Amino acid sequence: MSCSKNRILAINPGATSTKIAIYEEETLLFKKIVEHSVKDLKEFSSIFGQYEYRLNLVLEALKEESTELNTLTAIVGRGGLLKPLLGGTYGVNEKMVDDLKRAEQGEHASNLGAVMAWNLANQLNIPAFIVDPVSVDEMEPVARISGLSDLRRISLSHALNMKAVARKVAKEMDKKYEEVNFVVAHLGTGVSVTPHKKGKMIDVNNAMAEGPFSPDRCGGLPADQLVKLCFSGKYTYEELKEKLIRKGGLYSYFGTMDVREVEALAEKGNEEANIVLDALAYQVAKEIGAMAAVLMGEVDRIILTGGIAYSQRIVNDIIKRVKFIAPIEVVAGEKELQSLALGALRVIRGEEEASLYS
Ligand SMILES: Nc1ncnc2c1ncn2[C@@H]1O[C@H](COP(=O)(O)OP(=O)(O)O)[C@@H](O)[C@H]1O
Ligand SMILES: CCCC(=O)OP(=O)(O)O
Repeated sequence: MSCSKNRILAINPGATSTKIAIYEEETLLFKKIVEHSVKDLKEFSSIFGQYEYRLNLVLEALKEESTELNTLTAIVGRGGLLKPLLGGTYGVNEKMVDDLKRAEQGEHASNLGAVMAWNLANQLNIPAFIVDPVSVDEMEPVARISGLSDLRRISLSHALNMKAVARKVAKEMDKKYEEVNFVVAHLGTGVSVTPHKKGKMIDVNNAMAEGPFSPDRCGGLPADQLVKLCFSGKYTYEELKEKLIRKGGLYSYFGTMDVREVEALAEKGNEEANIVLDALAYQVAKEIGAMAAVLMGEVDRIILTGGIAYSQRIVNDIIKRVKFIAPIEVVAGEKELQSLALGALRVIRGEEEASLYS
């Protein structure tokens, strides 16, 4: 069956959920968020091990909605840990799928987005895209220097949502994204804090390795103690990596990645929960201050976004520390599915050319 209007399936695999939506042009027809508990994902030793499990959930959700796949014009997935790329829409190709399967740049749930889109789109003979992948890299040369000649800083972030909310806030100011300077903090399962200078993310704490801790990640750690831990014989390489990335942050203190559960503990008088939540807000505020310095204090807005931006406690704690810098906008949650669909639509309509991943 053919459909005269463009219909886009957007797939966003995140650390704790798989989100899908169908858009007919700009209109949302259907959206479903499948949450994955730590227990659900425990049996999989790698992100790619989760492929069939997550794909079946996507297909079941589409079936429940009686979606006829042959009415789709294109499929767009969240781009994963690819090579460093400029922002924009990319056509998925075999090279991209191979790089993601080999987890060349590391493991993250978003690595599944392009592969799901590619496999489904091939069956339907329609194009597959990704938009603003987590490896968008617009850092200035000075931001790449780590302080150790063996290592260089890299850009891994929630680029898709941060650019989408930055565009939204700029529009509300009657400006273009390319005309303003923002510090955007995405507070999700991972945390990214980024200075956006006239439409480019010129620095970022690598959300897999630096900056504030997050619900499941440790962020920057005292390097000397970490080196000792690595050589203590206590953990294998794989165990330690998991400890830093999937079992770090709030999880390492409380065995949960859910901020609401930690808030409930704090409300019951748990002292550790109180101080760790305070520390989360404190570290985010500190990173916002650092990124304001990157912009030499010329900050038009600070934007707080992501799931944790629903937390009044954390948002208020951050605001009290950074309100001296610039006015603050809170855009809680994320606009990733919509941004994916719009990115695909721009290419299908010929408003933008899809970039080639090579
Ligand atoms: N109403 C809320 N109050 C506090 N924290 C919340 C709320 N809703 C979601 N969160 C937290 O947001 C985090 C997930 O954010 P989200 O942006 O959905 O993550 P992801 O990066 O996985 O897409 C979780 O730690 C969750 O507990
Ligand atoms: C790799 C950056 C993106 C990220 O951390 O996403 P989640 O918060 O969904 O894990």
